[in-house]
Amino acid sequence: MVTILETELKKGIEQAIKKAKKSLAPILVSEVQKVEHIEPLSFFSAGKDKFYGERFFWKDPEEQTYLIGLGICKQIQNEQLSDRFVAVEKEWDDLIKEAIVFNGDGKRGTGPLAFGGFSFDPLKEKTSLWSQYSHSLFHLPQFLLTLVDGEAYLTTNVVCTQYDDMTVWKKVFSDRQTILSFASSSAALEMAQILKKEEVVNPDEWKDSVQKLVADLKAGQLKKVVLARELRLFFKDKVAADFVLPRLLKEQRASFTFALESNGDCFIGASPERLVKKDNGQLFSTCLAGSIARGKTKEEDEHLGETLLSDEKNLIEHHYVVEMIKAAMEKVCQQIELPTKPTLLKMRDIQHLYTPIVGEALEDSTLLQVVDSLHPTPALGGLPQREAVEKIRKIEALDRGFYGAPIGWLDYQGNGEFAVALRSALIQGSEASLFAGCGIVEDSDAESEYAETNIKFRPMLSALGGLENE
Ligand SMILES: C=C(O[C@@H]1C=C(C(=O)O)C=C[C@H]1O)C(=O)O
Ligand SMILES: [Mg+2]
Repeated sequence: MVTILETELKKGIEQAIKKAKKSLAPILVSEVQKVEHIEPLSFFSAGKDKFYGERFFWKDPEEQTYLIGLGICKQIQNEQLSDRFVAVEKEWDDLIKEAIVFNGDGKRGTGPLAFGGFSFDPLKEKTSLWSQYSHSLFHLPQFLLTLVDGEAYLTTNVVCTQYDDMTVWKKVFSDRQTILSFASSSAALEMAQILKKEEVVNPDEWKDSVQKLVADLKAGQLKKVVLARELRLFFKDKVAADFVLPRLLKEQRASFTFALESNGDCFIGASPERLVKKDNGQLFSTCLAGSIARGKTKEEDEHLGETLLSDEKNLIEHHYVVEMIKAAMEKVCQQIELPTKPTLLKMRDIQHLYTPIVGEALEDSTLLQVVDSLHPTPALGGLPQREAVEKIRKIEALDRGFYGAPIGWLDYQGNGEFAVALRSALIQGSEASLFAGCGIVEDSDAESEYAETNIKFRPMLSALGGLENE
């Protein structure tokens, strides 16, 4: 059992209430404590009853950073059609500016931290599918477990207003004790859901739209457009992220694993694609596009890899992404580094062409500004960017919601990381929608692109128990 002996939180809450009475604005208090190791999944599931619908989970591919949030201390959300990245950053900065923070070690990913994401395209009409998610949605958790550099930290956040008194402290203290005792007793849960039915949503229409798009690409200015589709699953009972996360973590180790609950729904996935990471002055981004299946034997796998590395159509698909990310990174960096040729990134179900980009950030470029300048890259949008997004808005039947968009975190020191929310699903009670798309270029063939999306469904399908009989 993890016990916390000394706590400055009480003092912080007293100060914050005083400050709030003076300024008439809410004041955040954040206390970080180094704790003994806590299993990330145990912590997540410790909030299953008390904080259901108010949890998030994040793990990076290097398995260096785990972030698990329980409870919503403060929500930053908006339905803005433009300037939404700036708006979130401003609201976050305003909260942080006045915050009272106790954080001895000051490790990245500890202390005040907002986790969340954005919709792919706020100008696309929202359907009931995504009614539980605002176009921009971030949570500052009440309790945050951070595993970083092999150490565990627990952050407790409280927002105090002028109307609060010290009962706030009593409540937070007792909630924290409860969570810590649950976290040390709850074991990771095994999958329990039974899949009843899979519905491929409008497959023929999707193939038709690919064919028509190819004709447009041949005739016009557009070079690449990413088209996505949906697979709807029906289960016997309600599905909880608690059952899905253990499978994702085991099966998709080289991915970002994420889950974001909102109003009863849960957006969850295991993405291989980094949009951007900011670590002090350094920026990291990834160009990922061009795909082929994994082989059944080592020889077949290597052969497929070699085929991908020299395939004209996939190299073009990839090149468009490099071209755009390189240009965007050059604008926010003093200098950038990138290899001249892509290599292979091999995931459990698929292999991709991969080009990492690293840069020295310009002093005044913030994480969300960089997200703004990158999203959507041609890995999910297309080229030219604006025209491609307009095309998707017009011809794609799917409401992408958070699929294909930035998901991740930012802390109070300007660090953070965003993945592109791929290989993902939206869980809604006993149903789930899975999403997958493909980069369509002049040389695309509708049947092969369709097959490629089927491979991209596999990570989530497997984690949800849909590949059990293969
Ligand atoms: C659109 C997806 O993936 C993207 C498209 C790829 C492609 O078309 O080759 C490869 C990686 C991703 O950038 C998806 O997984 O849904
Ligand atoms: Mg492709």
